[in-house]
Amino acid sequence: MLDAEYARALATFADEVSCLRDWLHNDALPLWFEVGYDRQGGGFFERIELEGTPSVTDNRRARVQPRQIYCFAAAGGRKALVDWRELVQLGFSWFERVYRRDDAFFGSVASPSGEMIDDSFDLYNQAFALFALSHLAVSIPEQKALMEQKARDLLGALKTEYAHPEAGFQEGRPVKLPLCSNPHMHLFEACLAWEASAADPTPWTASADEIANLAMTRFIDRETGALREFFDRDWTPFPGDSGRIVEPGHQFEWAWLLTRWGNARNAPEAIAAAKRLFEIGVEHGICEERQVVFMGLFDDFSISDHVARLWPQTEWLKASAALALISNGEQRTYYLRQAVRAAGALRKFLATDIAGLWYDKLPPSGQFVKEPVPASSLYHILCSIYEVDDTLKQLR
Ligand SMILES: O=P(O)(O)OC[C@H]1O[C@@H](O)[C@@H](O)[C@@H](O)[C@@H]1O
Repeated sequence: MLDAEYARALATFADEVSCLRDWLHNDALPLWFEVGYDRQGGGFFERIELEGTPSVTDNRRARVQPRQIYCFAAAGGRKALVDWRELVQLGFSWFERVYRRDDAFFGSVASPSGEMIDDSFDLYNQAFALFALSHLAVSIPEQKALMEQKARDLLGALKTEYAHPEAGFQEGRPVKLPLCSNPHMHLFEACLAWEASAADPTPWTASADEIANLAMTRFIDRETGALREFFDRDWTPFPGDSGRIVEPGHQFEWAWLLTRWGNARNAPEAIAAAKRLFEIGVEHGICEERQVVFMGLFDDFSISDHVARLWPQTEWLKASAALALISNGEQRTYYLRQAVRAAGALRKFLATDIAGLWYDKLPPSGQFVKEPVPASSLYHILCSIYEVDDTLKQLR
């Protein structure tokens, strides 16, 4: 009986994966390759209009450039694109030229013509620079040593100038509050990517371990198992409502990362924490009516924000797949069914008139907001599709 149920869940999962992969390779990547890069002035566009033309007047956030570099490098590495090398190299030169400050760090926002208009330090943007460097190193082997050196220099500078006395990193100098879990999540992701590819993985392993432990001892509430967003200077929850915010999308995203880390380190406490985060996401973070993950909860699991954005659906999908892979029996069937639900939620957002684009926000009304399509989500979508594609190969 169980075998039959498992076989059914696996077959449905396989259908979802193939549908998402086709969308990515046949619709999204060709469109974003063609329209998503500013071939005259340089740099990736921040958004594309729902009609399929670039939204040329948007300012460009630093996080978007490395995210797009990752997407085209990862897709190129899988042979889903032909002329991707030139694009990622152009994109990376533009990113370095425009956002690199006089010190080791990257600034935050540039104008469409490539002048930095906000050069402030944001830990989040350094995390994405490290992440893109790791994918450039893997996909362009002749540049690997150079990329590794750049990444080590950036990590070194972060440790020298922004290390928190207990663990993790500050948000600014002088100390800026609240401290945040979110940039640590992306640093964790970058450290795991480097750990897998660096000639010398030592500093990346050490930083990944530090962040995983910080998450399990400070970001996650001991009583409820929920992961918070904002903290005081000693990593206790930030006073007031902001210290009570728990994002379902981040419960899933951390569940995905802690599962990978816990599996690699043989750390059952990390897997248990990941399963609890996942459970919170599923039990409290999914809207019954819309069948999508919404944005916000408080720490008593009451809802703080009903709007559903696209990206938490991809995190639900990634966490389901990662947990399916490390589970057996009924549990594996359960996580595969969750993956199927998550894929269905994601596909709702992809049902635009022009295939290859997406809607970003689904309010409680159930009608998508019609607005230009944020490039920043491609990283979430592509990563989730490659994760489930790899999971399927391993399960078969
Ligand atoms: O808001 P954009 O830039 O689309 O990013 C989407 C989201 O990515 C997630 O991984 C988190 O870091 C969120 O805090 C962030 O909002």
